[in-house]
Amino acid sequence: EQQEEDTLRELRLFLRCVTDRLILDRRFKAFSKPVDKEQVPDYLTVVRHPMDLSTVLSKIDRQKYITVREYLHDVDQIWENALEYNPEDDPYDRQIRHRACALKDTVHAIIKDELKEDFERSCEQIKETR
Ligand SMILES: O=C(C1CCC1)N1C[C@@H]2C[C@H]3C[C@@H](O)[C@@H](O)[C@]2(C1)O3
Repeated sequence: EQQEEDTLRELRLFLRCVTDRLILDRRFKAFSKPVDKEQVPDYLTVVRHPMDLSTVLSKIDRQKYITVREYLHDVDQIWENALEYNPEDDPYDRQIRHRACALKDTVHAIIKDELKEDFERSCEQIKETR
């Protein structure tokens, strides 16, 4: 009913606010758009579930996330993919992995600091009833 739609609208506003801050952070530029499959032909053989911050924004607007947990599952996919595809002991891969770890720690710290437990519980409750 309307209260549920109000809750999900507030969830989308919160998730856009978090995602916009990640996209604005220069450290996370490499994560902001899908990896170009033409430039990196073996990417899809290594990374089974590609994800990036522009795709996350699109999913927010298409109302794909009912809970913060579902959102975090996609953002975690971004940095996990980067660690998996860029494992070499060379300066480029090491920089990507450092930034992937920063993305992980940043998004989890924002959620811990800014998400009220009761709000996530309300979202999880809505998810159960659907
Ligand atoms: O994994 C990534 C992105 C970094 C986080 C997502 N890429 C895979 C390619 C390997 C490496 C060098 C370039 O070939 C460039 O295309 C990529 C992009 O970086």
